[in-house]
Amino acid sequence: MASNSSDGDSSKSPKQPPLPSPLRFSKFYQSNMRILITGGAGFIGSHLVDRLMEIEKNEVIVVDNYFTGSKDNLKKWMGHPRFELIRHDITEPLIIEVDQIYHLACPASPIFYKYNPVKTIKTNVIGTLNMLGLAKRVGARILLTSTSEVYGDPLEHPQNESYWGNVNPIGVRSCYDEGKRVAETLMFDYHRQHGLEIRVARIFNTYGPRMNIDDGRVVSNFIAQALRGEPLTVQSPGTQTRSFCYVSDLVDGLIRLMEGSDTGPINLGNPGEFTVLELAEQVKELVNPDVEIKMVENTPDDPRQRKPDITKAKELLNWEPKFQLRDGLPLMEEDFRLRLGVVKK
Ligand SMILES: O=c1ccn([C@@H]2O[C@H](COP(=O)(O)OP(=O)(O)O[C@H]3OC[C@@H](O)[C@H](O)[C@H]3O)[C@@H](O)[C@H]2O)c(=O)[nH]1
Repeated sequence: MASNSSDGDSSKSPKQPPLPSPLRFSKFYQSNMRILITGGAGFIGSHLVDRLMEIEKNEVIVVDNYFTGSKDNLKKWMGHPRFELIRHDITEPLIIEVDQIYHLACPASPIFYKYNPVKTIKTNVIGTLNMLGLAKRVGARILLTSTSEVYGDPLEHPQNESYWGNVNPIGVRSCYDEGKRVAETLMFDYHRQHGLEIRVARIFNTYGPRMNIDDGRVVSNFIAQALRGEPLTVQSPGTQTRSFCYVSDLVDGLIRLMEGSDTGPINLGNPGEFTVLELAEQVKELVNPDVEIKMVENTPDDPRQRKPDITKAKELLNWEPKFQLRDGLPLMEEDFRLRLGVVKK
């Protein structure tokens, strides 16, 4: 029987060096971890990019449609050989080879997610389906940044992950909170049905440098108003509470979740709880004691209380926030001063 191997007939051709085996070849190219971040030009996304780019084995690919994100947030990485930025809207499919997906893309500030609610829910549902399809195709691990808004206007306080929430399915916030709830469902269905490696984080209110000045969320509003000498707009009654997590703590939690072995959902937030009025008073004292605090009308379905139970994150990820509000606010003030061009007196 004729041999189909060329090795046997060395007399006819000079000896060739052996080709690398497919295994060795792929190992060589997989020495880098290729990480996709949807929404990577946004506030949290760009801080995550910074942290992941610090690790030399990582290649980072950002996709963003720039609805609320900005190239400016990523300017230090432009042209870096391990970094790529793609203008893409995740409601359209994306074909790309990656090992991990951090799926953050979605406007997160109520004024922005309510601006085009149909688009917001498409981003959460179709966008998440597209990312899950991609993860399935290439065998990537995928992390969804869900939200404390899945608890709605919570009747349990503080909120732990086993609480199912109190959400209005037809309200003005539903495009976001119901959208994220469906996104979580899709993540777990792909996990159960197709064995996908999933991670789900429920992010509580987050603040820090690089938030859009006109983002509309409470910390950025109050700091910008105080710097401009405008009244701080407390939406009534002002006794509603939130728990504010500094962005670097949050990013640390996201990476621990991705690298750990638990699917989640896991709350990531700072359990320090403040009324909105208390926050206004802290910002006033820190930034500009001369500004007044003005009570304004609230928006429908505003949650009356919110505070994460982070027992699970502590136990499973060995994570807890390091920055208290009094430590983080001055760092955000400094960044806003620079961007607004307001010098400290
Ligand atoms: O100028 C303002 C803005 C907001 N607020 C109040 O501050 C509280 C927080 O409002 P924000 O708009 O900052 O954020 P919310 O807590 O409503 O939603 C956020 O929840 C968690 C994340 O998933 C999202 O970032 C976002 O949906 C609300 O009670 C709101 O009424 C003010 O009093 N004044």
